[in-house]
Amino acid sequence: MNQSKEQRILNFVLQNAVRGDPCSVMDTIDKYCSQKEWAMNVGNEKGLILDKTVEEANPSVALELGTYCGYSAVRISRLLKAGARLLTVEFNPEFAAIAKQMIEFAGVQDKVKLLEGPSEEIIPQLKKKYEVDTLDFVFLDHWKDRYTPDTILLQECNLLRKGSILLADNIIFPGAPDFLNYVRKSPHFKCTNYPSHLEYMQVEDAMEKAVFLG
Ligand SMILES: Cc1cc(-c2n[nH]c(CCNC(=O)c3cc(-c4ccc(F)cc4)cc(O)c3O)n2)ccn1
Ligand SMILES: [Mg+2]
Repeated sequence: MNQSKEQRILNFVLQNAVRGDPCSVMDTIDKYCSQKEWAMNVGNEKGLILDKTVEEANPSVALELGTYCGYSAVRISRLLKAGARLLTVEFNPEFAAIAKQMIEFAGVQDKVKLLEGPSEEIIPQLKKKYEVDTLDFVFLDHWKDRYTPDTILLQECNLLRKGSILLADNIIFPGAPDFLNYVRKSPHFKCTNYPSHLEYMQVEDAMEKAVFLG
């Protein structure tokens, strides 16, 4: 059975990156995906915007929707303070299996909890099943048509507090126009746009930060 692209990315990391070194894992994934096979990791250019936003939030509890191979889970968790944790949600079991190995190789497994399933099922479980009070930071990087319903669901489940920071990837490409409309029109969010480019490409993209005002 021939390998998946995600398996090839993981193998390249296992053979070329330094175990326990998150930056080495990120750099190795970026090298492979810019030189050999494109993949939907947030990448280094948008990754720097992600870094700055995580540092601004300095979260105790962070949520990521859309784990994929674990690139941004490694990227986010390397910046977390002692005792802080990242919950990351992946829908596709193959991707989740790859991400689990990627997270462990990077040595951040103690900070990351990988949850398998659709966001609309997992979000309502966060308080009771995963002992979350409120979320300090949310990275939206999953199905683009789920950004808006899941932002509404997070509010309905009382998972946001005054100052919770949401950061959404792919605002331009593939695009999340309804999400942009929703947060920019809502009196409950203060929005900031960060122009950038689609990972590993010269295609325009952007990230949107939306701070929950309560
Ligand atoms: C419903 C639910 C879903 C999930 C979930 N888990 N994993 C994902 C991945 C979603 N990500 C993307 O689709 C994505 C696509 C592109 C892209 C694609 C093709 C192009 F030509 C150009 C760009 C670029 C990106 O940066 C992306 O992030 N969703 C997890 C939980 N619940
Ligand atoms: Mg993305």
